[in-house]
Amino acid sequence: MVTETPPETEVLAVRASGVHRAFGGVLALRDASFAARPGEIHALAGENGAGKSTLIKVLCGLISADRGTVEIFGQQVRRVVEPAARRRLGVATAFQELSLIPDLTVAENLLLQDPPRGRLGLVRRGRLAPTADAILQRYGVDYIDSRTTTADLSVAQRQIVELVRVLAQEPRVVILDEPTAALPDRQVEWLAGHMRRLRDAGCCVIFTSHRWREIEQLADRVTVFRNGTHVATRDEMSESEAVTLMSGRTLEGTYPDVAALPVGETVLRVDQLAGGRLRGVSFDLRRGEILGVGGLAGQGQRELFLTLFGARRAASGTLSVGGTPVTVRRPKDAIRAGLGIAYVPEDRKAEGLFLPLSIRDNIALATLSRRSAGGFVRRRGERAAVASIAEQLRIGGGRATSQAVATLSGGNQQKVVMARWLLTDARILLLFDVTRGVDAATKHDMYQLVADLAAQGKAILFYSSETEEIANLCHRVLVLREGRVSAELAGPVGDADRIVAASLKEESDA
Ligand SMILES: Nc1ncnc2c1ncn2[C@@H]1O[C@H](COP(=O)(O)OP(=O)(O)OP(=O)(O)O)[C@@H](O)[C@H]1O
Repeated sequence: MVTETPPETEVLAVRASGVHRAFGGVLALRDASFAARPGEIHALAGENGAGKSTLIKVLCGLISADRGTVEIFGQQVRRVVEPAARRRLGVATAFQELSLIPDLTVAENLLLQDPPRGRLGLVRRGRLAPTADAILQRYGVDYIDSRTTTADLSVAQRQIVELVRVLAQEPRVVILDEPTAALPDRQVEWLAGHMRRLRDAGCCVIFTSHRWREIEQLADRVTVFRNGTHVATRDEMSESEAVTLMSGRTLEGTYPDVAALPVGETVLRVDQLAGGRLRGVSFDLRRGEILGVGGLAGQGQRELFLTLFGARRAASGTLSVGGTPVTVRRPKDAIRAGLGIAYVPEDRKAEGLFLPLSIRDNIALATLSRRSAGGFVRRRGERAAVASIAEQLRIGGGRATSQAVATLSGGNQQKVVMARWLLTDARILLLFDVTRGVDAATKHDMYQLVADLAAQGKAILFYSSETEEIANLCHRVLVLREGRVSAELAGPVGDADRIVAASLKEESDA
């Protein structure tokens, strides 16, 4: 059923119409409309740069619209609204860039806007931690100590605190921008439970995600945006329909035919690698092979990639590349040995990118030393290579690569991280969660790109927080459990549940 324009009489939690919003020369929203009801979970879907985050910021009054109207339960949001006024409106928002202040404690961040006060209205500092503890307990996250300095939490824990801060306001409208991007599966379930509870209590819950599975499982209705404008709102939508609506393209077969790609001789041999969570990992990676690393979250996958790349020290174990033993103590050693890593940091906004620099300079960073001739960077060759990879990954929808990375949407910034390492001439590519936060059509392009790189003879080690990708894009899958390889599955595995089942099996049965 298509419900493009809600009847004027319907009580709506959120109604936006004719909204325009430009940033410099970029029109982020053009004549955009959106409506959501009380008592529903409403997903906002769209490609990277479609305008979702901008719409969210306009809806909650963080930025103003250049034109158009926004109403929350019939009340107009006219311009930028102070946090306290936003609370009075009944809107609470968790943004993609976390809004917590790193130097404050968890308790201070949770209660910043509404600290416990005594009879004279003075803040009772002594009550901060106990009040925050009670809130954390109410949301089932008593494993986080409210006295901890926020900077000392992991990115996932910070995201959980941010979400608790939003949920605890008990708003009428909750808006969550990519809330699951930094969360492990277990916490995704935790969040889903709270979203449903709020919905059942009559709250309007709006969220964005690039994972269709989540949208399918959680959302009562979906709105698709494309190029800053509303395309459709429906209560039933298939994934392929959604992709077509989002991208304007029809994608054929999600995954390339990996089984048809030939695999050659061993290029990388890893023997008894240990250190941190790793407790003796051994495997061979072959030329032209895409080797998946699966397993439950936190079994040492991240450490494995970082150790291979020299960003973490191994306590013991050996590596050889092309039959020659190599010592990798720093990333420089790894690059020299022919290993390149496309690693998407947990907090992509804080690590890995130089926001004020151009797209081109950020992509060219990893190749800079290689391209320098007599101290000069060979700009012309670099420009052509960068332009080609930027086009292949459709970075910024064809925007000039001279623009600052800061002006790109979150997903497009992530593509810059990936492009950087694809440009190096590494024989071995370590791809760690490269599709996180990336839209469906671009994911599709990335799968093809990974298959093309394998066909060119690169050896690829592949990890993704979406197990389905490991199941479908890999020749073989290593299952990591407690820092060891506990099973090996021949691929393409096809069904992600088989990897999950192998991850849960006792080592003796595997
Ligand atoms: N502060 C800014 N300066 C310049 N351009 C901006 C700014 N914020 C957003 N834009 C541009 O506005 C457009 C919409 O961006 P927005 O962040 O709303 O997209 P999105 O749909 O949330 O994308 P993603 O899924 O990647 O997070 C993009 O082209 C983006 O580059």
